[in-house]
Amino acid sequence: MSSAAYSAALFQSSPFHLNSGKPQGRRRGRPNLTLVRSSYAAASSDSTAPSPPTKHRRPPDQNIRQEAHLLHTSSASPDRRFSAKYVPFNAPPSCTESYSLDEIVYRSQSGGLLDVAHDLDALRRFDGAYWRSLFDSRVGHTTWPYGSGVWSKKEWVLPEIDPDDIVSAFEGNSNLFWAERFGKQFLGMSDLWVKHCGISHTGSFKDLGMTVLVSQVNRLRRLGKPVVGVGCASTGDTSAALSAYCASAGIPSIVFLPANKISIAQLVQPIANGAFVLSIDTDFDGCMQLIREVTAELPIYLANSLNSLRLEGQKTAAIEILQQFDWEVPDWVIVPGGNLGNIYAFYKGFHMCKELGLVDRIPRLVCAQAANANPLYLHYKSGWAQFKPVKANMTFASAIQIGDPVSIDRAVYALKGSNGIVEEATEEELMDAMAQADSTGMFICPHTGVALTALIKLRNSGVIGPTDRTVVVSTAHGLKFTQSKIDYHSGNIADMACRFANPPVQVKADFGSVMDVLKKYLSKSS
Ligand SMILES: Cc1ncc(COP(=O)(O)O)c(C=O)c1O
Ligand SMILES: N[C@@H](CCOP(=O)(O)O)C(=O)O
Repeated sequence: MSSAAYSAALFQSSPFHLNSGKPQGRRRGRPNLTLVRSSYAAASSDSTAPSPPTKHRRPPDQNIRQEAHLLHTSSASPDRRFSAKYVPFNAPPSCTESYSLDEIVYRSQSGGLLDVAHDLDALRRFDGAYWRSLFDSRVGHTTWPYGSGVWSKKEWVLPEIDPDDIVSAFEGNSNLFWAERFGKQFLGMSDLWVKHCGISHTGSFKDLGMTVLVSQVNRLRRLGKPVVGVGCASTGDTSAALSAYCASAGIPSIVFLPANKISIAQLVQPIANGAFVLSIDTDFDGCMQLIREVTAELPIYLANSLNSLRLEGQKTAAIEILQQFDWEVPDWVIVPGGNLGNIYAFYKGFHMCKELGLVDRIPRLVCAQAANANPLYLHYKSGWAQFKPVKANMTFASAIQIGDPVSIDRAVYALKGSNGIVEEATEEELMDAMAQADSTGMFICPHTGVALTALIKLRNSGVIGPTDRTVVVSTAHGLKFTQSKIDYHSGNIADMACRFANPPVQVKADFGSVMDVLKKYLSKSS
């Protein structure tokens, strides 16, 4: 095939050539994967569509970025029709303050939070069925950058970025696990799901936001902006994601970690990825304060979720949940909360889908906090009276040991806008919930244990009904938090019954001893 013919075939295989498609049927139960249409399947319903270019081999002088370049430099590329900018968060319609995404700005003139505002009028020129079909068509392909669950929604994330600038590990598209046994056995629920955002490149949902932030930094550096590195304060997951994406792009990363307050698995991640790691004798809130001061002085770009770019990536997890249910809206989504960017990201993703006609409602959101670090919970219980930060105490859910969350205003907005609820979990509750979930085949982190505790409480009080479709967001991989599981299963935690502990049995290395313990075990379980 000549290079021109090859380019033409590539361009014709672009999802932008699809029909807008019809809404999928509304069903309950397991999502029907056969209904997740590939671009080729969708294109085949169009009699003018070219035959699928599945047989070609990439010419040796091209890679998937270069292919994307061919697609996107075409004048027909629709990305040019869409745009986004920073605006003050929750500003009145009369407010005219705004900033280009190519500016380095984290706060509004009044010191408030920023938000990324998309040109919704431009996006609205395409109906909900078009967007559903377009997003569905990109699942399961390696077309750069759409193989990523984040960048498969590029027009809604960073519409103007050149695909060449994107730094992606094809994050997202995470498993939506039907928690059949956990739901039935412990809660009498049939339609319970766990969105495994932690089964990801660096083992947490932070990858979704970091691919966007580091891609934009890559662009800023190419534009000659003064960014010598990217920095964050972290309880372990933001630093892991930042260092991995920066290492992939060859950008220096600097991470501030509270000394002795994160797991070993998390500590080793930025070390391995070549970040400049500062272990600081304070807590996360102290590190956050320091990184804000440092990034105001030095040309280090701030990567925490105070930076609203991050939330553009994280919001795609909400869109993905709808997509995985064939655009049927669940009744509840439960998210563990710490610095509180993610609960707003979920709200924003759901809300955009409603605004742009992909769905007709949004789920009720629940934010779950550890009782040892519960400023949002206390604020909610006070009827949203004056917000007071707290001193966050040690918790097994160490990634949410945060007392002064930067996104408190965003979280309150999301919860009010979704008729939401805030719940809390004691250490014993969250560890029991984690162990129970693990005993049904999951291997979750303690933060997911916090979210499951919220579910258990709301189910027991009847707020969540037995047939309500409910999604619990699992935010990190359990393998990052093995020490907490070892402590629990050894029954080694002060003042905790560890009711579901399953310690290994020490047995002598002879047939008789092994038979004795096996017979005892089998007689108990029969
Ligand atoms: C594993 C895990 N779960 C939940 C959270 C809470 O997310 P957010 O800070 O956006 O509330 C974090 C980070 O804070 C985290 O690392
Ligand atoms: N859990 C987070 C805390 C920082 O949150 P961020 O979303 O503001 O970066 C972490 O892993 O560091």
